[in-house]
Amino acid sequence: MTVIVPEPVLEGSNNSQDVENYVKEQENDGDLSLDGGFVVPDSNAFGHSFRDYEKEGERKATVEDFYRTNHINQTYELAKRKKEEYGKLDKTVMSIWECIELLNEYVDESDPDLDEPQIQHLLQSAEAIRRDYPDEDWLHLTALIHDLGKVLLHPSFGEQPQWCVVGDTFPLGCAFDESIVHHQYFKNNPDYNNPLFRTRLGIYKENCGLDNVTMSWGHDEYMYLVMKGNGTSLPPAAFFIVRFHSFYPLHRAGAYTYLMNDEDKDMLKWLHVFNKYDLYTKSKVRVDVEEVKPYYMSLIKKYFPEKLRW
Ligand SMILES: O[C@H]1[C@H](O)[C@@H](O)[C@H](O)[C@@H](O)[C@H]1O
Ligand SMILES: [Fe+2]
Ligand SMILES: [Fe+2]
Repeated sequence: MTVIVPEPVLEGSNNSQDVENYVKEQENDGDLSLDGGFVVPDSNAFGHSFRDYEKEGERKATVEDFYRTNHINQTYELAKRKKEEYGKLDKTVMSIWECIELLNEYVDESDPDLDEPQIQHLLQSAEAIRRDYPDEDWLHLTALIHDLGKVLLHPSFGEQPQWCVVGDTFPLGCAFDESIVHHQYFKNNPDYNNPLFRTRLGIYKENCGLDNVTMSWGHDEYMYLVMKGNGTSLPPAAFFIVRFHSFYPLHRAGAYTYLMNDEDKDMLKWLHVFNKYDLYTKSKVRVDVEEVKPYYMSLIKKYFPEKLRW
């Protein structure tokens, strides 16, 4: 089967040398075992290309308004504070499946490609990855849980606003790359004019490793903290996927590669695999929850404790 993988978008990155190296590495990385045979559809449920943030349509205004608020409010200080607060995992105790069911009531305002409840997105991506990688059960479960951090929208988490939970993520403490969606709205972010944060590296060192980078706060980092704090037996690649799946400026546009260390570079291939299923399985075709539930319950049992602290 032919796999059509989208070309990385290269315009607007801060350092063209890094981007060139990045592309070379991708081209040399011809590991066929990572090719699951997934065929990328031409258009989304609204008949547009995926991730077209400029296209006029029913979701454009909502999504743009989301990014305006997100870009103004996501500061280095805020991200540090939220990580500290939510890292305590003292808000509630529940199972993975209970959390999945809570997501039934939320639609993601940052998403131009989907207006279905989030539980459908989780099952759509998990079922597709299960078809193409039948033996990698950890990957099926990773897809199922990757967006569970969106539970921050729920009243038991203080009903966090969408700008503080969803959307693409980006590093804080260094310059905002132009490849970030609706980059223009950063002008009103207090960090934008902070001399410490304005440069390519900002407060970071070359190749310091993504683990040392403060990302904008949202569902990725939160779910990573939940996994870490509750002792799952999922492999390191699952942690990396969950933590950085919204970091499109890196995995799609090739920006900020100079913050990665060797371990990150190695892990990046899993993000590329996962991203196809995360993005291109968004559709109006619903998965029957009750039908697939027993399979996923068995995976949850294998990799997670029965109750988790959130
Ligand atoms: O709109 C989407 C959505 O919020 C996803 O869950 C997130 O991972 C993406 O990066 C974002 O663009
Ligand atoms: Fe996500
Ligand atoms: Fe997702």
